[in-house]
Amino acid sequence: MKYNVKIGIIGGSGLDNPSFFKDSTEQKVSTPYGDPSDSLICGKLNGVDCVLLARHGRKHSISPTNINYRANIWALKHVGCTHIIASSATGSLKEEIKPGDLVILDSFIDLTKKRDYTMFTKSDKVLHIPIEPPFCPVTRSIIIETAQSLGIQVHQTGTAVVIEGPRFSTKAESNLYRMWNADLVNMTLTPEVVLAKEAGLLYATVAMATDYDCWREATEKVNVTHVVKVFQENVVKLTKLFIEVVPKIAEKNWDVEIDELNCLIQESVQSN
Ligand SMILES: CSC[C@H]1O[C@H](OP(=O)(O)O)[C@H](O)[C@@H]1O
Ligand SMILES: Nc1ncnc2[nH]cnc12
Repeated sequence: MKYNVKIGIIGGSGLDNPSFFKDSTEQKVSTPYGDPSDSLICGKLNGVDCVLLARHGRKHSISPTNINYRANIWALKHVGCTHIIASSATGSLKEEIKPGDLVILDSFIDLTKKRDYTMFTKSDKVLHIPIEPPFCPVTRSIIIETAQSLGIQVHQTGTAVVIEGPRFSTKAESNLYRMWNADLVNMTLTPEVVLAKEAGLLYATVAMATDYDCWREATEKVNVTHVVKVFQENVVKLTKLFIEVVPKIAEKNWDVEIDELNCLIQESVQSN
C-alpha cells in the first residue's frame, strides 16, 4: 500500500466543533493562500487518523463567501489527508427529501460568484480539471453501504444548487432550481469540492436537509434558527455515520483511486 489513509472531516453548520476524539492535538497551519477557517484538530476516530476542520470556524464566525476554501483544502492536504468527508446543512427542493434526511451528494450546480475557484493561480500553469464525477464514487458507495448497515436511511444521490449567500433564495429562485430538477440548495459546496479534486483528495459530502427553503406553501420559510434546530435534532445519526464510515474507508487500499486522480491532475495541466 503506497498511501496511508488519513481522513479530513469538514464540519459545516451545526457540526462546527464536534467532540469526536478522546485525545486530540490542535495544529495551526499557514498556507500560501492565507489562514484556514480554524486550527486543525487531529486525533484518532475508531483507530483511524482523522483531522477535523470547522468550515465556518469553531465559533461559526465566517460567512460562506469569506471562507478561505483554498487554505482549508491546502491545510488538510498538507497534514497528509487522503480523503475528505464533509457535512452540509441544506435546503430541500423536493417533497420527498424531508427535513432531517441525509443525502449523499453526487452533483452540483454552481451559482456562486465571488470565490477563488482554483489552486493554480500561484503557478505559471493552468489546470482545466474535468470535474465529473465531482464526488469520489467509491467513498460515496462506502458511506451508502455503512448507512445501510446502521439502518440509517439516506438518499443515495442528490444534486445541490450552490448559491452565493449569505441571503437565502427568493421563491422565484427556489422554483427555478426545482425546475432544474435539483434536490438541495446550500452555500458552501463549491468551490470546496472542486479544490479538493485539484488537490488530489478523495471527497464526499453528506448533506442534511434542514428545511424546504421557501418554495413550499405549507411550511415556514427557511430561517437560520430553524436550520440549526433541525440539524441538532438529527445530528446524532450524522455523527454516527461519520464515526462508522471512517474505519470502513481505512480498511480499503486506495492506491488505484489516488494514482488515477493524480494522473488526471497531471493530464489536465495545459502546456504549450
Ligand atoms: C446556517 S444556514 C446557511 C448555511 O448553512 C449551510 O452551511 P454548511 O454548508 O457549512 O453546513 C449553508 O451552506 C450555509 O452556509
Ligand atoms: N434553504 C437553504 N438555502 C441555502 N443554504 C441552506 N442551508 C440550509 N438551508 C439552506
